[in-house]
Amino acid sequence: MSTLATDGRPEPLVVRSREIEDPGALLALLPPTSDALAWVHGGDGIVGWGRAASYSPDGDDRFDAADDWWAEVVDASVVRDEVELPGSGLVAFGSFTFADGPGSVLTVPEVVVGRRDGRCWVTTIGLSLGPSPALSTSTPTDPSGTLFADEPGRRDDWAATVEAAVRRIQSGELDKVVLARSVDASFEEPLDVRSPLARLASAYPSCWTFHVDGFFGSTPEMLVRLQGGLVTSRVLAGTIRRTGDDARDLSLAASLARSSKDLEEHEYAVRSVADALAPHCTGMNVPESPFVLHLPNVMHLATDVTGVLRDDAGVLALVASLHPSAAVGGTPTADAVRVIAEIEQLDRGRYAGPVGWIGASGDGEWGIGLRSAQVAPDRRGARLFAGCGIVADSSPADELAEADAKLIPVRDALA
Ligand SMILES: C=C(O[C@@H]1C=C(C(=O)O)C=C[C@H]1O)C(=O)O
Repeated sequence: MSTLATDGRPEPLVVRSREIEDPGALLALLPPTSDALAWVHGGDGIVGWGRAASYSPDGDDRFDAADDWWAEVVDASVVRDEVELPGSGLVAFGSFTFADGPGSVLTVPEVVVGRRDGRCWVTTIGLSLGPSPALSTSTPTDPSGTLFADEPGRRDDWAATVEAAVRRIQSGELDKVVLARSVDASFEEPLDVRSPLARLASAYPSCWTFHVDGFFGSTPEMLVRLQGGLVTSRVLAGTIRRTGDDARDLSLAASLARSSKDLEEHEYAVRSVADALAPHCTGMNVPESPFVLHLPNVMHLATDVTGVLRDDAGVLALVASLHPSAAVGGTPTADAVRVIAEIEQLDRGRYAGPVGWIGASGDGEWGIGLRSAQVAPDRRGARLFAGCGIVADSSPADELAEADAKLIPVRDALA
């Protein structure tokens, strides 16, 4: 099938989805090529490869530009979808940068394989109706000789940056800012990203394991899902590290749910999401108190916000309204984004930006790109990211330890 990359007017695409026998683990179907795409959650989801079309918007209108491009692709396509499940038919995978610079991408693959609730399908996308692809599985090569560069000097610098942020918050300049740090990994051989993906999906089945253009991870946070008019967002903010002792973790979970620092931080994040969704929704449900989400490395305060779409917004329009939520930016948003740019000393790239997929109807799922890393173009290195919400009584040492805990999933997957 021919590969066509367009950064202008989309070419007409011919799309066909048909049901298939269960092909086994979706991630195992990915070829060892850098165009592998993944979005999986507890065994369900979609994987893809090849590039039928792609688009790389930048600037602060990157979401709107992507939405317009997608509308043109959909308009120009002929779709025969015999499956009609979320993720079947024409889809694009995408990853957006946190800030306005370059690096955002939407890719329409040539082949998509999906599973949902026991039903499986394959979608082919191209300039003409091609033959159905032969699906085969292969075992990825594990990373070798991984080294992590996490120098004490850089850790101290980050703790000093947290301290500076606390002072600015205490002076009344803003309420909350999320500060991130990075750790670089290097490998003896070019990384086969399918290996960390498989490890992440198996260790964190309740998270969304993703890969788009070298950006991969397993995020617990759903920025927004739009499905058949129902809007859902899972907001996380307020974190405690797990100790490995279940009884102790349970009592820590109880203290997390009572901690005024964490509840305050959480409230900011829930408010920012509810306010951003309100203009698009009726019948919104914003629970008054959070639940505790247990992950193998950390526990989070979590709130699921839901609503019914009342306008014709597609999921990318909702993403545009939501990003950056206070879970990854801060409060007030504009002040937090300015303070991040001033003091963080880090190019976040796609970290903490929206990552996910959109379908022809405008439905889709976009997580926040957390617990993640960006692989270098030569695949001999990767940059891991983690951040923490800083409020007036944050302690730099605790935040450093929290960021370390948030680095564990990708660190383990690459070791
Ligand atoms: C910023 C990250 O996580 C975010 C910050 C959290 C917090 O400060 O408690 C919790 C979950 C996420 O919303 C990250 O994982 O890098």
